[in-house]
Amino acid sequence: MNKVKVVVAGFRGRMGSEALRMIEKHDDLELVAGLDMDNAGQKVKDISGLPDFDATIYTDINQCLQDVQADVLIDLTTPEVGYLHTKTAIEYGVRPVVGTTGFTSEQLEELTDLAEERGVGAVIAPNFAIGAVLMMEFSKWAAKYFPDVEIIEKHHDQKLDAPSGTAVKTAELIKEERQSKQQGHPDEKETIPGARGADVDGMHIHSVRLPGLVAHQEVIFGGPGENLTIKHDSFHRESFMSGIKLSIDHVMKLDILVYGLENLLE
Ligand SMILES: NC(=O)C1=CN([C@@H]2O[C@H](COP(=O)(O)OP(=O)(O)OC[C@H]3O[C@@H](n4cnc5c(N)ncnc54)[C@H](O)[C@@H]3O)[C@@H](O)[C@H]2O)C=CC1
Ligand SMILES: O=C(O)C1=N[C@H](C(=O)O)C[C@H](O)C1
Repeated sequence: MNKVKVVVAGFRGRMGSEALRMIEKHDDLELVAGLDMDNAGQKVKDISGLPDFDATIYTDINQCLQDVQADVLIDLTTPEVGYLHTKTAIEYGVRPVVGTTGFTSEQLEELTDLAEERGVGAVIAPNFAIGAVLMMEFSKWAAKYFPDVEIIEKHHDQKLDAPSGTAVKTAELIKEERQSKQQGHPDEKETIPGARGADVDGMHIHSVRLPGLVAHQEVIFGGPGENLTIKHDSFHRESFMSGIKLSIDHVMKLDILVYGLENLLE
């Protein structure tokens, strides 16, 4: 069996370490390198608490992709680093599967163009949990009937970007269905700045950050005399792993960049 050779960037992090455990469970995947901030030259198995992989650790993506033969780069790092890693991987002809959130729309456009120009498959998904993808799709559908909507996303307090990539993607999907609309009272004023959250085309997004949370979102629709709430909770990072595996399987057959797991689901 030809195994898919995978590099995991951010392998020491909350998501990256879970991705290593996912790779360990799949016979068709092989970890060929780990990329993170330190321990260059050591082996992944030397780091306590991580699976027993013989793969070498790198801190520089160029060095890593020159040294190892890789098919796929999984990136689970930070917005700035994730963007650079994705761009570099495409330039080396290595297919990126990116969970890192916080990319700007300009960066997404640039990466999309680069992948197309080089004919390299790539997947960028703000949320790999199947339930979250369904929440976003159901929200898009509901927006057809309920144009008044507010998004509340709740995450652990170590998260760097706000609003979450999932909330931004949800708003983008709703925008495809809903006419631009300024919500609330036309004379509404914030007596404390930020009280009404972020404004995306008249929709409001509220970001909660607390210890104890993992990743949660409610999309609340309001109509005359009724409310509809569509809610998703990730209680464990294992929830994202089947989406990463699905993306690896698909990216091997792609020659363009796909943004959003919904575009890979049947
Ligand atoms: N798409 C999805 O389904 C999900 C996406 N995420 C996103 O994944 C990203 C990572 O999240 P967490 O694992 O919670 O963060 P984390 O902080 O636990 O892990 C980030 C890892 O990246 C490493 N890193 C930072 N700078 C680096 C550099 N210059 N070179 C190499 N490695 C570097 C850190 O050392 C750390 O190991 C975030 O952007 C988050 O929003 C998180 C959960 C689900
Ligand atoms: O940082 C996280 O934890 C998560 N990030 C992604 C996002 O920004 O939407 C996905 C999920 O919500 C967890």
